Amino acid sequence: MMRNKLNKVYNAMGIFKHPSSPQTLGFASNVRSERSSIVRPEPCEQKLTVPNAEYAAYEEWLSDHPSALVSFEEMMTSAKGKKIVMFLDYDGTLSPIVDDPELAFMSDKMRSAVREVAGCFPTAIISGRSRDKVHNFVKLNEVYYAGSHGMDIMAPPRKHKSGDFKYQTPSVGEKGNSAIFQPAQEFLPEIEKIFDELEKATKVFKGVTVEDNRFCISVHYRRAEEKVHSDVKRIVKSVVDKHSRFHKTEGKKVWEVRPSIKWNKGNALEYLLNTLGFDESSDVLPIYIGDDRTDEDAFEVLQKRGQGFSILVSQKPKETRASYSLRDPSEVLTFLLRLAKWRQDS
Ligand SMILES: O=P(O)(O)OC[C@H]1O[C@H](O[C@H]2O[C@H](CO)[C@@H](O)[C@H](O)[C@H]2O)[C@H](O)[C@@H](O)[C@@H]1O
Repeated sequence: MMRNKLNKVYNAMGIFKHPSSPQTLGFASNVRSERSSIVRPEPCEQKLTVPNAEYAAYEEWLSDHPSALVSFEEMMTSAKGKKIVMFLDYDGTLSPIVDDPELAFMSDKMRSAVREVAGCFPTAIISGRSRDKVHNFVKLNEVYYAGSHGMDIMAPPRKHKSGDFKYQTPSVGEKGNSAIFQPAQEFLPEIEKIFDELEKATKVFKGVTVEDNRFCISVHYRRAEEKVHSDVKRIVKSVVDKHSRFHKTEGKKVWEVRPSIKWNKGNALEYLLNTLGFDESSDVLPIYIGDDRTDEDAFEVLQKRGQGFSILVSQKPKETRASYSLRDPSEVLTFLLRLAKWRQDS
């Protein structure tokens, strides 16, 4: 039974037989993978050796976080009659993780899949990047954007309910049909100072770059030699320690410096649902797809609301609040296309 289920998973991954013994699997990669040597399945060309134990652990994890491709029909059965709202993370979800953050482009196929989905359901992209930067990568006007981990949201104008959001300071967007919500505005001058300090303090490390994400800052060390990683951490800590209103969090080979306000991707998800008029709706079905620790805040919100589907993008077992999983952006693409087709056919 379990084996059949897994074979379905491996089929969806492009691996046609369940790997039951130490294997050489035939799939090739042209995409660097964050966590594993197992990468996006593509036509068989190159051989990769996959240790058995890794698969055993992944198999076990899959039984708790089943593939959203394998579970698609089941998920859609429970989505019938509900209003789907789609939330997507950017890096590692819509674009593969690459060495240079400036080159994390999204494929045209992915862009057109997101466009399709956005034509069917309200769709938002919630990213750690600045809102402008993620918009430049995605290049779609039909989706909502929440940059800086949700601290910079462009959304439909909000129906006010006084007191429900502490940081509510929306202003009308350029075209009057959208509102900008920036709960960390007051931190901007200090963020700019910290950015300069971080650039100065890390310039001794070859391969370390500091990225301006407007309301937060990323210090990337993916391209730095491993032996300096702990020094980078120490230096970032020493800078952040001087600014009591800020803290650092860890992402994928990145330290993120953020204002210490209670606002994260989970709050952004709720804010967007509310602005879309779904605050008290019992028939809304939010779907959130993300790959990183910061996405866990959004998964937690869905868990607490007891609504929607949370999907973690991961090639390895990982502790998560997400209910479902997808292995990589190529599976995210398949899922989005199936979702749009499901809506068009129904
Ligand atoms: O919330 P996200 O959209 O997932 O943003 C999180 C961080 O993503 C980017 O960094 C990550 O992706 C880069 C490109 O693939 C990679 O080089 C880096 O190592 C990853 O950490 C982005 O550059 C960061 O600013 C975001 O905070």
